Amino acid sequence: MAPGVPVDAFTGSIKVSTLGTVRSKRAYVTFLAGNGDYVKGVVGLAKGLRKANSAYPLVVAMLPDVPEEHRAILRSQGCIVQEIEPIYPPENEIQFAMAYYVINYSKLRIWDFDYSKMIYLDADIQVFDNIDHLFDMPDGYFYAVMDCFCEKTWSHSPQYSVGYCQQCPDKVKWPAEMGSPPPLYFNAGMFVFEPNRLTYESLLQTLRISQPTPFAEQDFLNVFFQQTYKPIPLVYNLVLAMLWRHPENVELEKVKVVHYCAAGSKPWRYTGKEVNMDREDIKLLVKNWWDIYNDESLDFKAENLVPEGETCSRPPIMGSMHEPAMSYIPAPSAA
Ligand SMILES: O=c1ccn([C@@H]2O[C@H](COP(=O)(O)OP(=O)(O)O[C@H]3O[C@H](CO)[C@H](O)[C@H](O)[C@H]3O)[C@@H](O)[C@H]2O)c(=O)[nH]1
Ligand SMILES: O[C@H]1[C@H](O)[C@@H](O)[C@H](O)[C@@H](O)[C@H]1O
Repeated sequence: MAPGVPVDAFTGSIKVSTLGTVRSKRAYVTFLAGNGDYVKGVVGLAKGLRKANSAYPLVVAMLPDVPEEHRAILRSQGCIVQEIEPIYPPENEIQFAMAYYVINYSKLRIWDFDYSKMIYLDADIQVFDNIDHLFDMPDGYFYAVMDCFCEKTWSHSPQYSVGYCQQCPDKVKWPAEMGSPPPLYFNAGMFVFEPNRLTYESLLQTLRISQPTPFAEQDFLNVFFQQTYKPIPLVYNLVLAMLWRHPENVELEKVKVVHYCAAGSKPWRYTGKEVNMDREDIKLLVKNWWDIYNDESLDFKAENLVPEGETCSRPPIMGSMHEPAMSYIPAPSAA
């Protein structure tokens, strides 16, 4: 077994030194704001990662407005809670696609986290299969899944007005008179990145002189990482609209990560009444999310903490771990 591996997310086993420190250079990270029900999304995600036998912990970057009660729930689910200060863009008259997107610029703080590589996942994402292998992709790139421009939320964009989508660039061609086609654009609900102080400072500095746009930090990150962006297959972030906009591109049984981002699809708010929400595939994906959320066998078990020096079973991928860098005191279980 490789040294320095912190968590077996399936059993909840953690390697703890006698000083109570856990070290890791790789982790999943999500973002949480406010006192609403997105906390359920994070709990679901933590359990989904455990079910998929992920070998890395889930860090929750959270704003100060998340109530203590929600923090306690997340700690009891084995999450590493890391508070961040909000980041706001320069003020302008822009209408965000959703008014609350303004808080999402705070996600930029995760570039300052003390890990060498992280996989970011929105709280409205569920992981149905192990994706730890994404940590092993070559360094130096920003990896994410290409978005789709066909929903009304994109009505502000030239792509939408032309009827062009990068998911099927030959169906409606980009008009020559509009110059070259726009650069590939990713959905920022899931991405693989390398935290780094210099990148972090550059992100903040660039933001200060940027104009906010409808998709907030998603648009911003697309511009910032344009040169280093590498698309990965859509199985790593199924934006639900793909099911009805580009069904020819989707093999649902192969999908590993589902992003419940279509209007009305958040499982904890699902009613089935909104457009497309009565589809059988959507009903099944919502049910699959609830099955994981309600599965008590996936709850974090603090008794599985194992002292340093003792072994716990780990997937072979952990053999590639480097020397640990991060220390934290594991939170007591609320159970
Ligand atoms: O009250 C809230 C609202 C949002 N979030 C966090 O912010 C994330 C993004 O919000 P949504 O999931 O509601 O947003 P969408 O999926 O519609 O948004 C897409 O566009 C956004 C633009 O800001 C982000 O880039 C986001 O990652 C991308 O998936 C959530 O998953 C959650 O992690 C909260 O914690 N509390
Ligand atoms: O990037 C966006 C975003 O995630 C929206 O919330 C979703 O409704 C759109 O389909 C997607 O293109």
